[in-house]
Amino acid sequence: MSDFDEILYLLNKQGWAVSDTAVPGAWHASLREQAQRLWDAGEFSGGEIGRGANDGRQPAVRGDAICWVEPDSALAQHPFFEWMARLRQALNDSYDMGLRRHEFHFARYDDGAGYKKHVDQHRGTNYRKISIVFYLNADWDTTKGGELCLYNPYDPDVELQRFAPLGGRLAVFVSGYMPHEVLPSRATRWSLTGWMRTDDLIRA
Ligand SMILES: O=C(O)CCC(=O)C(=O)O
Ligand SMILES: [Fe+2]
Repeated sequence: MSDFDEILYLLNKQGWAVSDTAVPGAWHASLREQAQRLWDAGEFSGGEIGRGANDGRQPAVRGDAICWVEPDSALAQHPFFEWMARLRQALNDSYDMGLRRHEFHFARYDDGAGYKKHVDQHRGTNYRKISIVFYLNADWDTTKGGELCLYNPYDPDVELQRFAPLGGRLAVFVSGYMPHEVLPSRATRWSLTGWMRTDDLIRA
């Protein structure tokens, strides 16, 4: 059994996996500290959607602020990213996915913010293959909304399941396949969100 067997099995079977135990240690706490530090330093900016002329920043659609993890930063040495590299290798070994790199940003949803239903591949591109969300909210109050809501890929009006953004919880899903949404959050909601890609570019 590798650390990743359950994730690999569920991804193949249903297109998504959510685990509270897959990511070891208390990494969500140290990553949250890093996110807070970057927020305090003014390093976050508004999240954008899509790539087209009418896309860009639309807070009513996507309400988070984000801060990319720079590949050459000290932060990129956090063991979470080495663990991600091993998950990426396991996906390639099992499913021959040709994943070449991953990119991650911190996301902070302010009180009232959410992200309307979407899939994670931009129109006309399909480099983002696997989406990852690692939640950084210790002691999350589940009455505050902010759930990740997954929908049926064949009938996106049908909700499959929703998940509170509990610290240490990992959500993994097939980027171009799973419709999903962040329900409006009534508390500040922190996460580390990323994609595994089949190209060499970042942030395209
Ligand atoms: O934070 C989440 O639960 C999902 C975020 C998301 O869908 C995205 O950033 O594309
Ligand atoms: Fe998304």
